[in-house]
Amino acid sequence: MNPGDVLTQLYATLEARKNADPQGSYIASLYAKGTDAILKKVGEEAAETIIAAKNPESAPLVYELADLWFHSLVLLAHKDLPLTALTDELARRFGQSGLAEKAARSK
Ligand SMILES: N=c1c2ncn([C@@H]3O[C@H](COP(=O)(O)OP(=O)(O)OP(=O)(O)O)[C@@H](O)[C@H]3O)c2ncn1[C@@H]1O[C@H](COP(=O)(O)O)[C@@H](O)[C@H]1O
Repeated sequence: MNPGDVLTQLYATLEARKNADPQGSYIASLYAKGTDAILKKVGEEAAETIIAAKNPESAPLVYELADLWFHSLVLLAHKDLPLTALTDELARRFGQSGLAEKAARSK
């Protein structure tokens, strides 16, 4: 499946789960718990990604990165931001020098 299609389809599911029963959906249960619970999952998955990256096998890293991306997208959706808020920001950076971006942030 095309990477863009995967993200678009997953994000449509994340939006649809805003009207779902928390008893029947992990995503809806996270929304119901609120922002702090989602932030906790993002933090946990980031830590698990760091640990997995130290493993010589690639599968654990891919698995944990998928969890991290998933929970980051849950956060974006919970904040009522469209997926394009994220992709537009990444696209804006195309063609820019990474060092120039770094310098602009330190002002
Ligand atoms: N891509 C995912 C996805 N990736 C990870 N996860 C869940 O994220 C959680 C990861 O947390 P952990 O690794 O800490 O595992 P855990 O111990 O079960 O988590 P906790 O209960 O402790 O929070 C697991 O429960 C995973 O099932 C996901 N849950 C859902 N999706 C997608 O969302 C769709 C709809 O999900 P639901 O609405 O929740 O059924 C699914 O069909 C998938 O396409």
